[in-house]
Formats: sequence, C-alpha cells, structure tokens
Amino acid sequence: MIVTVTPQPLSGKIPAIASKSYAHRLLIAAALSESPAHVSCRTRSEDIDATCRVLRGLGARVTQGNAGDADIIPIDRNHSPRLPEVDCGESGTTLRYLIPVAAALGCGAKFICRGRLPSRPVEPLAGELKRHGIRLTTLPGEGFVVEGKLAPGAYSLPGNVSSQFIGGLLYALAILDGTSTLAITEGFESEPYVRMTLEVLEAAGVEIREEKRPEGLPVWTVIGRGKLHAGPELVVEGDWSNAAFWLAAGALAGDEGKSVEVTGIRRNSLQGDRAVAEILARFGAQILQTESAAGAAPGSLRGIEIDAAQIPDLVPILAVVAGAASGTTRFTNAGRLRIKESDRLKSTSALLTLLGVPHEEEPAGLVVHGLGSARAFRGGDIDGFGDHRIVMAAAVAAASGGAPVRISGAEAFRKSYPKFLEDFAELGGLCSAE
Ligand SMILES: O=C(O)C1=C[C@@H](OP(=O)(O)O)[C@@H](O)[C@H](O)C1
Ligand SMILES: C=C(OP(=O)(O)O)C(=O)O
Repeated sequence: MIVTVTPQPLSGKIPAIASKSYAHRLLIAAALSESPAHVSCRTRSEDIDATCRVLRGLGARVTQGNAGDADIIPIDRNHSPRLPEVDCGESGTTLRYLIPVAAALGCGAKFICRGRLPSRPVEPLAGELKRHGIRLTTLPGEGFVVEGKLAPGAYSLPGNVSSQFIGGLLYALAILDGTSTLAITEGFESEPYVRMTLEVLEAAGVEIREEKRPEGLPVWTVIGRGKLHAGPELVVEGDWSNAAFWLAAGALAGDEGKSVEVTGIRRNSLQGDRAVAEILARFGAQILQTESAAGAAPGSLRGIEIDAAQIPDLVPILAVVAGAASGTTRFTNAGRLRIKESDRLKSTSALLTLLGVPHEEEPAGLVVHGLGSARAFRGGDIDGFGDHRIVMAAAVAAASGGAPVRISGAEAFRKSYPKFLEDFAELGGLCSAE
C-alpha cells in the first residue's frame, strides 16, 4: 500500500486504542489460568491476532470478536497438542513470551516467524533454556523449534537485549510446579515492560518476591503453582505507545488554537511510554493531563537530551519532534532499536534525511539538529521499512510538514494500529491510499 499524506496539521480528540503490551500479557494469563475468562480489548491488530493464534495452537480455545474482545477457555494440559506448528507473524512479544511458556507446558512447538522476526535475537533466552534441558533449534529464515519440559531452578538473564526474554520466562516459571529464581545479570532496559508483566502475574495470584542484588539488579523468586488465576473479566487499558503519535502531532500542530487530545490513557499506568507526556513538555509543548486523558498543543520547541533505554518505541516519533525543534536533541542508550521490526536507528535516520533534517546516526544513538519548525520539513518518497512505527512517524511528520510525503509499504501500521488511517482522517489529516 502506498499512502500519500498532504500537509494539514492534526487537531481534535481521539480515544486511545488498546495497549498491545497489556493485551498480549492478559491473553496469555487467561490461557494459562484455571478457568475461562473474557478479555475486554477494543483493538484487534496483527500482533494481538498472532498471540491469539499461537495460544490456540498450544491448546487454548480463543474466540475473538471483530472489535477485539476475546473469550478464552484455558489450555488443558492433559490434552496438550504435541509439537504444534504455530505462526507468530512478526510479533516479537508473541515469540519471546511463548517460547518459554511452550517449554514450561512441556508440549514444545514449532514457531514460524515472518518479516524480520526470524533474524531478531532469541539469545540469550535460548541459551538459558538450553542450560535447563530444553532443545531449541533454529530454522534459518523460518523460525524455531522448542522441545522438552522446563523444570524449576535458578535462572539468569542479562537485562539489556530484550525485556521480552525476562517477561516470558517469568510466565514460564509461574506455571511450573515449584520455586524458581530469575536474576538479572547486567543492564536492565525496557524495565517498565517487565513491571507490567509482574503486575499481571501478581494480579493472577502468582507469588513473586523481588530482592536487589548488591549491584542494584533484581532477582525474583517465583513460586510456581502450575496454573494462574487471572479471574473471569480482564480489561486491557489504553495504549500510550500509539497515543504518542497523536500527542506528537498536537505538539507539531503549528497553527494557533490547534491541539490533539487522546482519551482513555491512564496517568498512573505502568506503561513506560506514558513518559511521552513529560518528554513533549520538556521539548516545550503544552501538555494537559487528567487521570485518564492527555492533550498536547504547540509551544516553542527546543532540543533536549533523551535517554531511550526504557522507552525504545518512542524514538521514531520523538525524532520527528526533535526535527521540528530548534537546537540539538540527543538520543542515547538506543542500541536495541536496531533489533526491532526494522533497524530503527537506520530507518529513523532515513526518515529524517527525507524530511531534510540534519542529524548523525550513532551506534546506539541519534543526534538531531532541528530545523526550528515542522513547516520546514521537505517531502518526497519514503519506504516504510516494514515497520509500523516508522510509517506512523512519517505520516505525522508529513501532516505537520511543508510538502507531501509518499509512504510505500504503509500497510505495516496494521501490526499495532489497523485503524491508523481512519483515526488520522478523524483528526483532520489528509491522506490517500493506493
Ligand atoms: O514486552 C513488550 O510488550 C514490549 C517490549 C519492548 O521490547 P524490548 O524489551 O525488546 O525492548 C518494546 O519495544 C516492544 O514494542 C513491546
Ligand atoms: C517492537 C515492537 O513489538 P514486538 O517486539 O512485539 O515485535 C513494537 O511494537 O514496536
């Protein structure tokens, strides 16, 4: 799909879509519980569908409504399929959470991966599972086969590759019979994602104790009792990571009186990406927040320092804001962006180049020399790099920019936000798709 966006700053009010991260976690918790559950979720996306599909393959009965809600009858371990073939699509969270879960269930699985997912890392999770008796075979360009039954024990993982290894292993340890420990050996990035997982597991009755090692890194003791108790009714809250695109659009809206408000996002959410409100305010945007909504309006934007270690998914859209600010914005600790749906430092750099924003791409960072106004953005043709967050960042940049932008491979937005173009139009955005 090619989407052409004509400049027209966005303005208005839009409800947030459901949090993709919470949807994955609650669906998995329901499938591993002792009794059926209804998951209220107002969004269906390719990634959420992938988790539902893999859970079905592992033996859960998952019925999804068109709007996103799901009814789940949990996996019956006495009738688990042996080595099912399951399709993760391009969802890293689905793959990295459900590899250890399949190992804990003992059914194993052949995980099929699409797009860039086969080459996104599963190490060091794979090595740690192997150390505990699991056979994990890589099918180059295709996926992974997991066989064997995980046992309780002492596990450790570095925290600076992907938090999804840690979160997935926590689910696995919670459904074993016995006590395990999981220690973080170095770094701890994307920590908010692990905090969300701990919240969901604890709400599902899992006893988890956290201690700090002398270096300040956590070690968790997880009391595995075979099953979770997620309860009959689970609600997925609004998504800050995707709300960030609309809030950035509000900050870039330029014209007097324009602003964007996103409703249904909790101020006290554990989602790390709620930091977008504070970061836009630091840039100089006008931010208004209530307990359950956030709004952004233009201000005089200035370059700032942004540590991306805990908020990797915000970088592409914040780089666009940096491009419109005056002065230099420096993104640090952003190395993990290279292992997302695209090499996001490279693809964000390509977007900035198209927009005419001077910048330097560093091994683990980005330095952006802003033009002082989004209206100074140039237009032209850009590839979406198969990456939803690049496509959405390009569309928001173009809406506030000075010339039309043609985005090819734009269908990538369906990974997290299938209604993106409708909501873009709802906020007054001008775009056409061919
Ligand atoms: O667990 C999650 O829901 C996610 C964790 C993050 O990945 P990393 O932990 O690999 O940084 C984030 O980038 C991804 O979009 C969603
Ligand atoms: C990186 C992302 O997701 P995942 O790792 O689940 O593929 C994302 O949504 O930006």
